[in-house]
Amino acid sequence: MLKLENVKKAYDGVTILEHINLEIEDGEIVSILGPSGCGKTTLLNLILGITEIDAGKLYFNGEDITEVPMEKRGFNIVFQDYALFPNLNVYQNITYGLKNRPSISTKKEVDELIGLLGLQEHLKKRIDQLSGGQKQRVALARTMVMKPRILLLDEPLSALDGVIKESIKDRIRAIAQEYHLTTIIVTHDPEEALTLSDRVMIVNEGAIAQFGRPGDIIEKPGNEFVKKFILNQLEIKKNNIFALFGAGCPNVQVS
Ligand SMILES: Nc1ncnc2c1ncn2[C@@H]1O[C@H](COP(=O)(O)OP(=O)(O)OP(=O)(O)O)[C@@H](O)[C@H]1O
Repeated sequence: MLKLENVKKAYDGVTILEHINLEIEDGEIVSILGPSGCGKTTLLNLILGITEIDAGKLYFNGEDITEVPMEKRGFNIVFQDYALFPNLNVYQNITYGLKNRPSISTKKEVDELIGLLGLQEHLKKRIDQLSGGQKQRVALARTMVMKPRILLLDEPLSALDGVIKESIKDRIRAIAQEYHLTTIIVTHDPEEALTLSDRVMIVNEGAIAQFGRPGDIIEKPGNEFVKKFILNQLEIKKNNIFALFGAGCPNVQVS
């Protein structure tokens, strides 16, 4: 279990996050959702260990990791731009981290992961020969071969659309389930958060506005901000769909 206790972060005297208290269970998929600038990425970076916290404590499986440096936490992140190596092929990208630490994953485990992510026929391709969804799958595989104790994803679906987005959602769910891996996802898109996660944490102005199951958030928004943020965003999407297909389209389900 990952636990944050009264975490605070300020930049240049300006408080970005305050009174952050939360517990995330093993194997849970949690989305951090909120408007631009509310502190989502800062929260992800604090958990990862890239950014130091100013006050409070972080625990992982009961161990105080507040002072543990990033490389020793064993949490891995997939960045928004995937950060793949253009000069290496797909297989070389996936196995890059194993060069210095070959004992982490066996060949069989790497092959299983490649199969789970449907990358078998792309292994010899260069990165610039891949689609956005394929790049995202390579980035996921490269991170997963290092057996992270927590998987952090920064806007994993924002560069993708339609069917590809749904397929990546399925892969993320499959990975979390197969490896019983705690997965924390930053997104600004309520639809993404509500359809992908076990629980959604809505952040507003540096504080947790609500943290709950998607159904509970939709049915019982904890306050006016949550209600407006979720419902407005979903309404905008619904209106866009109606504008494209007409209000007569009977099967449109946004949530
Ligand atoms: N290294 C930094 N130095 C100073 N201020 C920072 C730094 N990193 C982030 N901030 C500020 O902290 C606030 C929260 O930023 P953060 O990137 O966490 O927001 P976000 O919710 O992820 O936004 P977005 O959805 O636009 O990426 C912003 O006002 C930002 O300008």
